[in-house]
Amino acid sequence: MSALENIDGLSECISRAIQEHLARSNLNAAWPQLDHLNRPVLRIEAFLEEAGPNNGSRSRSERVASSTLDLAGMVTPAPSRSPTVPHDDYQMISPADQSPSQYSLDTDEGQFSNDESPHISRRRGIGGLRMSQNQAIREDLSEHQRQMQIDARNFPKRKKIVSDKFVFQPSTLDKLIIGIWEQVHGSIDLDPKAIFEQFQIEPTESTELLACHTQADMSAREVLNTAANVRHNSFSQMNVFCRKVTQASRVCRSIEMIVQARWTELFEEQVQLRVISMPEQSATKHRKAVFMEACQDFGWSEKELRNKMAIWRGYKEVKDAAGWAALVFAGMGIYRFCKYRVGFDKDAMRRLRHLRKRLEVAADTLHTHWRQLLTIVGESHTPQYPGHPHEWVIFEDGSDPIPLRQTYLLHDPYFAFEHIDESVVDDSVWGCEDPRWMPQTDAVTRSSGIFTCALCGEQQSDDAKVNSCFCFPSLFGCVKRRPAAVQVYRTPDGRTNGLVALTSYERGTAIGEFVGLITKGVRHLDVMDSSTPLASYQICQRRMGNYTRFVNHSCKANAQSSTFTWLDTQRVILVSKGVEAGSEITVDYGNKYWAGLDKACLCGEACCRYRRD
Ligand SMILES: C[S@@+](CC[C@H](N)C(=O)[O-])C[C@H]1O[C@@H](n2cnc3c(N)ncnc32)[C@H](O)[C@@H]1O
Repeated sequence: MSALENIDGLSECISRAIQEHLARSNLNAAWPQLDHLNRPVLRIEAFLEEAGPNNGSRSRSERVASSTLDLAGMVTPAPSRSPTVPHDDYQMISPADQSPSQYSLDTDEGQFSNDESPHISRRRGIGGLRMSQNQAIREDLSEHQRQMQIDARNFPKRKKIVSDKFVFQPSTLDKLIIGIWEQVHGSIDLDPKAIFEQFQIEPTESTELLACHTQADMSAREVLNTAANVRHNSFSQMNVFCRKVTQASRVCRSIEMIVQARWTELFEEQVQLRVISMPEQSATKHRKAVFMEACQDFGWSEKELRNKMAIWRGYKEVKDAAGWAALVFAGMGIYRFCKYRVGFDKDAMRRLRHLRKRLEVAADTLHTHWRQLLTIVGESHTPQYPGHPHEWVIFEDGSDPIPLRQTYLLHDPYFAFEHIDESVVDDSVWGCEDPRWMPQTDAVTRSSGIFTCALCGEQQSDDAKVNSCFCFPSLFGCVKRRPAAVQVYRTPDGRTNGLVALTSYERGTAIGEFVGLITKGVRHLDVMDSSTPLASYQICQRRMGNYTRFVNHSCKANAQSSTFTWLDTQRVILVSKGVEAGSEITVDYGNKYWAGLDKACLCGEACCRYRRD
């Protein structure tokens, strides 16, 4: 009869199963404490109790099974404590059946049987499990119940868990939640006073107030109009407020990183000072002392400061390579870069060093006040590169940028160039006409004064609330044109200057508008020819224009010029065919440009059509 059929045999079942399990385990490694016990026993007890979440008090029934296994013979090597015994000496005492029984566990069947199975000898060979010759220990059921024991051993030693198994990393959400808990329990003081004192939303007329004085003497239409105005006013006020706060927080973030990078420098300086003044102590000791002083001043634990310092050290390294501008304009990306340090190697630092001057040109010319932030760490606030962003020619190897004029003086001692955002019509040629005028073909829309886009059919307007044409939103519509992410660079192959993209431009997006002097009749000089059904004209960028003037030709160009009509005026725009960040922006000047020209194309492409070998 199977022992499971008889509840009285439960203790035996449990004990047997555990014995079998222990036989396959390396007990000495799992429980090193066994070495300190003269006669180790394993007490096994089973209770019946209520399951479920509400059973906080864990009300138990009486014990339903209990047994004790003598481990003395199971520990290997322990020949003196547990001599090898024949397999039929397996013994245990259960409270229910205290007479010795002879069982073996049939692992294949998962059942107990009392036959002399060959499994026994095999198990003995594998696990080294040795049952004690000692007589079974009688179990007292009342013993040890509800008696808590203090663990008198030492504190657990820190140990890295090395696992060769694949372990799932906590998800980003988990990290986020843990981060929030850490912040909530951290020492950051989020007192809103600082920001509230600086920025206040103007109180607007509340809708209730509005309701009061409208009920009496306003028509429904007037009420609606006023309510809409109030709502719109508060929305536009909120836009301004939100923008201001976002900007302020961005400035604070930049200051934070500048200060943390400088703090890291001062930390190292402080360690060096101590080393010089007390050379008898090791540098490690001095470092620890400075570190502990900082911990105390910050009110942070060693771990907290160490983690932060690792990131701040990254900020300092980025600053050392790419300059302060890199820190100030980095945004949140730099935190991840410095925390995880993926690709944070020599090559990255070399690339950053090459960017240093280029970043300063962009920062000085586009954000004239940015260096004032540096005064906080005692740096000068004098701009190095004043003027227009494209007044400076940069070098890809990180050399000092030079003024644009300087790059042309050899060929043209009278070189002058005016940077303009909108084309200027040459009135000596066109009078008060604009040859780019493209009247709409539809007489109805023409007479209604509505401008309809020939590409998308939507209404065009410079008013954000009216405009629905978003064909080239970075150039036309509601937005103020932002400075294009491009720089004028010195080409290494004799084409003088060129235009390099700082970010990528997706295929089909506009990089800029060709602006310059709208004229005609220019010959033997570089001009852009264009025409409408009514007139032919030229855009001449010789003395005035924008960055599109520096776009070189390539027989495998990554951009092209196209026409687009905005508010009945034709524009020539530079459209990306897929421009990668860091690549030179080129267009194909076309056969007409190169025909009869005593010049060789230097584009270097395998498919070059005008190389003139
Ligand atoms: C519109 S400009 C482009 C900017 C010019 N590289 C500069 O530094 O002022 C056109 C002039 O650039 C030069 N250029 C442009 N692409 C060229 C190419 N693929 N090969 C040789 N010269 C080129 C020619 O001198 C041409 O007259």
